[in-house]
Amino acid sequence: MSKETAALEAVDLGMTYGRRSGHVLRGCTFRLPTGSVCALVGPNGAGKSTLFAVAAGLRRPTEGTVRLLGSAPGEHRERIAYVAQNKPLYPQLTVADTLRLGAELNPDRWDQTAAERIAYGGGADPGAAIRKLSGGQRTRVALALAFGKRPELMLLDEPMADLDPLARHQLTGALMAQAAEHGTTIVMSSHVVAELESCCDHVLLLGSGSIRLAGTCDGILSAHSRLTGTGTDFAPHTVIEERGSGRGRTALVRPYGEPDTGVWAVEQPSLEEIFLAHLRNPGAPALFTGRAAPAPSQEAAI
Ligand SMILES: Nc1ncnc2c1ncn2[C@@H]1O[C@H](COP(=O)(O)OP(=O)(O)OP(=O)(O)O)[C@@H](O)[C@H]1O
Repeated sequence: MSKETAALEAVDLGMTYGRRSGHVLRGCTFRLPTGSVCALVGPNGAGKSTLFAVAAGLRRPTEGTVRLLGSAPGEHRERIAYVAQNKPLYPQLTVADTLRLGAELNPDRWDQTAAERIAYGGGADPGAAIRKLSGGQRTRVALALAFGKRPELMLLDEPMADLDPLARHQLTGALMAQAAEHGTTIVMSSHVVAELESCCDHVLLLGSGSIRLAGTCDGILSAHSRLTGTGTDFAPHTVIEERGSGRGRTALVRPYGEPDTGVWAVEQPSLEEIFLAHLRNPGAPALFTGRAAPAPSQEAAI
């Protein structure tokens, strides 16, 4: 695979669930470099699970294209692991049988040690039936199947949602190790932005089915500032969100050049502040940083 091949790339991707429903995804265009650990963030109903399902080849897009590791969805299932939000497993199988099935389905790639470390790390009994496991234990088994495949790309839809804080910490470490040791690209959705900030180097923010922010966390952070002061006008900076009036005006902006520190106190907003400001202000322009930009001509690219 060439260095330029994106792990995940969408061009004008659109999706509706039937002719009468509106667009769940619309005009989504982005690229995610291989080796990235990417947070897919957005409010309930933004289209995160739909984007995963389309990328995994379970749903056909209504418009546009998506490519994974340079191929169409479903073309190289052995190289991709997808863990859906509801973590589907066979309820009648035991944990050990489930891992055996994983090994049989992935004969050339299966890593039993990696799978067992995840599945049994929470103390689950290998002989326990899946239907008798707790939500968190089921999640561990679903993630164990993903790790056991030793995939090149992991698509994880809210992988931590059912896990206790200790398990979240352990699994975050396992994901980081997977990315660092094997160069695996990981895309995971979550609503806990602080948790994602500590482990992700890329982000995709979806709002109402459209890409609002895409790129490296560092690039997105450095593209935004919080200005507070008594100036009359935030121009020439691009204002994402403005609050207050008179003596206490503050705005989250994309600075155009260095802000005038004689007029404005300049602070670095957190990623969470940046996300919330964009979601509260759907008219704010999208931003693609670095190689997230799908084409050099993309107007919003920096
Ligand atoms: N099978 C379906 N049929 C019809 N509409 C659907 C279907 N699945 C999802 N939708 C709709 O698509 C939109 C996006 O849903 P999706 O599950 O992709 O969002 P999400 O960002 O993953 O949300 P959450 O954070 O709540 O999991 C929602 O309005 C939802 O009602």
